[in-house]
Amino acid sequence: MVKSDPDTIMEATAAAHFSGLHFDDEYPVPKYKGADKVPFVIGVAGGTASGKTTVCDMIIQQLHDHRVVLVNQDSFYRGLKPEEMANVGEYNFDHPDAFDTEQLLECLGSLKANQPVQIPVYDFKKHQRCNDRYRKVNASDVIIMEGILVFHDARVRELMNMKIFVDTDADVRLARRIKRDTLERGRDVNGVIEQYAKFVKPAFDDFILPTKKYADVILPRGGDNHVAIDLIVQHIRMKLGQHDLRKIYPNVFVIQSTFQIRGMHTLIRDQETTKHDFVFYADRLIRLIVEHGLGHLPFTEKQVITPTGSIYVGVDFCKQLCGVSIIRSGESMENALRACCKGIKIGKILIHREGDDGKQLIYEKLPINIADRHVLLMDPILGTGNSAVQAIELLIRKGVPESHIIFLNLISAPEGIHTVCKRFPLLKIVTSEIDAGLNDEFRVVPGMGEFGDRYFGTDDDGPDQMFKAPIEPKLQQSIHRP
Ligand SMILES: Nc1ncnc2c1ncn2[C@@H]1O[C@H](COP(=O)(O)OP(=O)(O)O)[C@@H](O)[C@H]1O
Ligand SMILES: Nc1ccn([C@@H]2O[C@H](COP(=O)(O)O)[C@@H](O)[C@H]2O)c(=O)n1
Ligand SMILES: [Mg+2]
Repeated sequence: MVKSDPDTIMEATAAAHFSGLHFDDEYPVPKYKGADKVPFVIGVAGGTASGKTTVCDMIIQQLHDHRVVLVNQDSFYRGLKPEEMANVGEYNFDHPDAFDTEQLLECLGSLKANQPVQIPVYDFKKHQRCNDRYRKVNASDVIIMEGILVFHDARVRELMNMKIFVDTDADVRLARRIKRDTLERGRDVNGVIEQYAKFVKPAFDDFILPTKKYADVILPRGGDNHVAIDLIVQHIRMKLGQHDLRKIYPNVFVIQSTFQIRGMHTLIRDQETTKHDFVFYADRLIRLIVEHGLGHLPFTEKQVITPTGSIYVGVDFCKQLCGVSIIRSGESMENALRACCKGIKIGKILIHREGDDGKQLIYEKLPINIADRHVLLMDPILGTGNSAVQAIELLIRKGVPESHIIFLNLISAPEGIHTVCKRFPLLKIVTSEIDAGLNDEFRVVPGMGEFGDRYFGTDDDGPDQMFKAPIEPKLQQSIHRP
């Protein structure tokens, strides 16, 4: 089993391809509204080193938080037998028979039927599958299947809803292949060139190029073709009926996704993550969101003289500012705000959940002159949007202009964004990821569970919880210490 401690995950996200795959641990498949619809399968073919994997990573990154998995045809390479291994220079890895297409078909069929699958892990250096190592791939809305020969077998093609052929010049591909195979696949330059002339190029002409005719989209220049990739992403979104909420509501700002940010999200969403790591990575993400939120405040130009005697034309921070946290999860964001804005005043609002959906405002303590300030409203999770609406209405009643409110959160459900943005089109929402939706219990999915419980350590069912006060200590502290 592969180690999945936080450091390993963060290291892996620094460079790894974005596969959406899990190693072989048993994870429950998340259930969300609409999870039963048939997945949309995209095939991506093209010659070696044309940029297939790169293009898939770009598509996944642009689709952002939608449910997408990548399956590589490489995973289905057959392991070499000892006699083939002894003469590996004579083995044709570019012939269709080099792959176990029956196994690939079985996996793709299962994914299409919304069943999770175990996919082999292949080692290009050893020309073998890694024994006992599988990656679990959960069924998803979008399945991307990429590889040199994914259009070769008619049965595989028929499972695809959209076919893309990455068309990159042969000389560019050869140059990239030499570089990649010597750096990443343990080959030497002569070996790569020999293999290319003997097997790779002829197989391209005989088996790969003839499949270009099956493509719905021919993508010249691979990952450099930003316009075409953007069009493909828009098309997938349209097919899925998933609209980019940032385009519908220009007041929604999602911080730029990077592998570091995805890595932090992976950790805080993982139910196995310890409280200590949860707090550490949640704090890192919160800090980024707060910094981003501050970037939306108005500024005035300011010129200063630098130690070299030159003029630097800069800006001055907005001074009329305060924070308001929605108790109790929102309190987890206060430290980050204090660390960024020295001496900032922070108010609190407590909203009580009544049943599943109803909300009632039961406590407020707001900074003086709040009507004259810009307000950073803080709550890590935007779910139904009902608490947010209560809090925002209170701020507006207190005289804060709607356009002076910036609502900061870690994850937002589309339902919450619709509710808040329709009602308050002038405020801004700054978030780090938009999730799939709400489940039947109005919880965000995939989500990260009860943020407050995980952050403040009150999700432990241990013996000390038996004596829990009616209002938890942290909450009491909040009420008495505004
Ligand atoms: N547009 C590009 N510009 C520069 N290098 C690229 C580009 N696209 C891919 N590469 C590099 O070329 C190599 C092959 O790309 P990859 O996406 O792995 O191709 P494929 O999956 O088609 O074999 C990789 O090392 C990758 O980093
Ligand atoms: N043991 C192996 C297996 C495959 N190859 C080469 O990989 C190419 C396919 O991967 P791309 O990422 O380039 O699409 C294919 O051209 C095989 O020649 C290998 O060298 N060794
Ligand atoms: Mg590849």
